[in-house]
Amino acid sequence: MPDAIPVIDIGQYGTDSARSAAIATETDRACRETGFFLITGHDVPKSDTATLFSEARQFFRLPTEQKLKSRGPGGHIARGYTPFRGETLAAGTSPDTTHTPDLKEMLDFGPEPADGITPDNGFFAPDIWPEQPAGLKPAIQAYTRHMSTLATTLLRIFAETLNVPEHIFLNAHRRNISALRLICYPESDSPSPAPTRGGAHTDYGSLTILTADNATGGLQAKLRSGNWVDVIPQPGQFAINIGDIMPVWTNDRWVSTPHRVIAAPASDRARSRRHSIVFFHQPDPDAIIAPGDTPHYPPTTYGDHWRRKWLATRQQSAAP
Ligand SMILES: O=C(O)CCC(=O)C(=O)O
Ligand SMILES: [Fe+2]
Repeated sequence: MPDAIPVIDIGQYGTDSARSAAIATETDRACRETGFFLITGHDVPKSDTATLFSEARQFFRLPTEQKLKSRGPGGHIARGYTPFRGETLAAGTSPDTTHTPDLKEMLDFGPEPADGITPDNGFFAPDIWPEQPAGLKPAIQAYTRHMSTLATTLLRIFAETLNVPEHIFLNAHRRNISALRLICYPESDSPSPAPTRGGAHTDYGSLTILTADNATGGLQAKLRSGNWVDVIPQPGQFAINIGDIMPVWTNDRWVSTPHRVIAAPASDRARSRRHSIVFFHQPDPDAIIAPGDTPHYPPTTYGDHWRRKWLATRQQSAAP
């Protein structure tokens, strides 16, 4: 099996059946063999991505006291600012081991309470908008709209690929709790840093759409060979990976691949400040994920699965 992250051009998906079938075949292979792929041919304007990166960089450069004003309520409410070392992603995936907190800070956004939607114990919660930079809120809103559209296209491709009616996937995301996260991994002057700045984990939901700037010390995925391979989206590409829900839904036909963010080499460490923008597409909290006959996993609601992992990542936090 090749140790490479496949690139799939999803342009013109849905326009003719031969083209769509070719995209579906490539997607199935990528989801079976690597659980990660890069896409081109999407409709997300590069300028909206660039604007959001610029706003994110400005936010993370603010003094800590100012960033802390946007801190979220904590517990299981995934909103607002989480300071440096405030999350330990590996603890959500390997709860029995001791892990060190991730060397990152971040801002989380998600669905707000809306008419006709019950709050569901915090899955729908008000966003916390930083006062500065002023352009952050419109940039987040525009980018989130693009991500929702792209995620729906990807779910349609998944349904065609797996030969299941698309309403099975789409209906499970009607009240989705998809989240947008801005992450900053600051540069470091430590002579002996941890080997990773984001611990190995699998994502929780159905699929993740990620872009990052090109600082060294970036994202790696652990492929089935056991090798860790760099995942570097080129400008205009997004990295897509499968979250925990797809192996459940496909009874392990597809893999939720562990990934991590490594430390930069010593020579680059002082200028290794890195930003990523991550959209987690996540089913409705009360969606019951089950593949039908003889499931490999006990039935669970997505909300329960999410909350278990989220709370585990917070328990080993070293944030103030
Ligand atoms: O920042 C990255 O490149 C990866 C982040 C990630 O995997 C996550 O937040 O789940
Ligand atoms: Fe992840």
